[in-house]
Amino acid sequence: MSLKPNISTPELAKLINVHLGEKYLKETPSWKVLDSPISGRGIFAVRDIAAGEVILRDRALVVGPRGTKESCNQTPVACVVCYKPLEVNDDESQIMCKNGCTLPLCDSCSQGNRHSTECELFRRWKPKDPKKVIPHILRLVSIVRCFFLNDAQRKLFLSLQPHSDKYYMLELQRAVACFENFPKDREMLEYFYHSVCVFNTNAFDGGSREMGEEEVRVRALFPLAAMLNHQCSPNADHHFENPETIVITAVRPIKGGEEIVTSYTKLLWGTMTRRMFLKMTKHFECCCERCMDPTENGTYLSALFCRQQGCKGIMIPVQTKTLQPDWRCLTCESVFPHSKMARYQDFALNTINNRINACSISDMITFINDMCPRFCPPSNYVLVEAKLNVIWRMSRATTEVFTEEQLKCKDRYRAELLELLEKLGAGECTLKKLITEERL
Ligand SMILES: C[S@@+](CC[C@H](N)C(=O)[O-])C[C@H]1O[C@@H](n2cnc3c(N)ncnc32)[C@H](O)[C@@H]1O
Repeated sequence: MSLKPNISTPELAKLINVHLGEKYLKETPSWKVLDSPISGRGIFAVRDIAAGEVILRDRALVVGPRGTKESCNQTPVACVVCYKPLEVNDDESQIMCKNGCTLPLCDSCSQGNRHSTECELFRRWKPKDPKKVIPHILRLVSIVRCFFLNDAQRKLFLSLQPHSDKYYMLELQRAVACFENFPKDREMLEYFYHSVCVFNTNAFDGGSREMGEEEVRVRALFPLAAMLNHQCSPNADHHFENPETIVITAVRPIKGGEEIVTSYTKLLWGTMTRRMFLKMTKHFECCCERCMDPTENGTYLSALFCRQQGCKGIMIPVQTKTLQPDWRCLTCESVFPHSKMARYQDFALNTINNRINACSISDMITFINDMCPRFCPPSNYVLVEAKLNVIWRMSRATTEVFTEEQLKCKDRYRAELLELLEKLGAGECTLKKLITEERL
């Protein structure tokens, strides 16, 4: 089967409907897959949709562990079949499949047959380190699963957009290097590489607590949700209902005929960071309204202090269409090149992030209130994210007792964040719900 099937948009829409089946396809859906003026195919409202309304639910075509180093260190290692968190001690082989494929598996899934085909394959390929859970191998699980799709599923899978990239090849090579007998078959390797490209272009990373107390993060391909194009001020948002189901909800009223769009980046990132991320990971330069407004709807999320001696003004990017704009001070009008401001932004980012990872909550509050204003404007997104981190940690702390002053700070940070989201027109987005319900 060709890896580049020429499929029309109506034909793809039919395949998606079959994939959704009765359970996920409502009798009169509020959406339709059509060609998009933004890019390729997109999803469009066929009637007015109210803010907060569930637009669609999609089921995963392929799902697997995230398999990033960070996901292995920070979140619980989960069973690769049912995604139940597994208790890991120093001896990782305790949570591995007893048949020796080295994938983490819970007791009940090791009895079932959902794992048997991939288990046999991984055993045949012979992992070089049979005692450790290797992130590169975990990340390969979803790619291998693409190989076992039936004909109809494979047709749908191959109609998803793949961006190629030398780093995607590297991702595959790293995984291959973890085995002694990985097949050299060219056709199979091409299919795997194509699968990596499809995954990196379309997959959603998400977490779900359904299976246990701790959040387990997976990455999954949802063929319908994969049709959603990006805008930095989106009209829809997503959350995982469970590791195999995604829900798309309207964050503000959507008119019939309007394209339904989500954001592929964090909402609170500054323009330079969002545009760079989209270019590097999704291979396009975003030119949406928010990206073209140097004040970012008056939020000044990118703002940095002026580098001119004696000036206390703030600088924002001057040009909007380039990834490396000059910056101008709003007070003294000095202009500095992108390279200088990018170094400054990196300094602020590293200084604040190093603290986030190392400080107690109370030290973090002192740092945000007393130190940060000396080198970072309060509107800058790095400082905004630090405040979000404090709210998140305070709402999760079960044993720590906070002073009146600290609780007031949390309330103030929360109010500031909600005001920001309001300015960005973020509506009833997941982040707003998390901030107000404090379930971050
Ligand atoms: C998940 S797909 C979205 C569906 C895609 N339009 C299709 O036809 O399959 C993601 C890709 O769509 C394109 N895309 C999405 N939003 C875009 C935007 N705002 N501007 C330009 N391209 C965009 C990019 O190529 C991106 O990598």
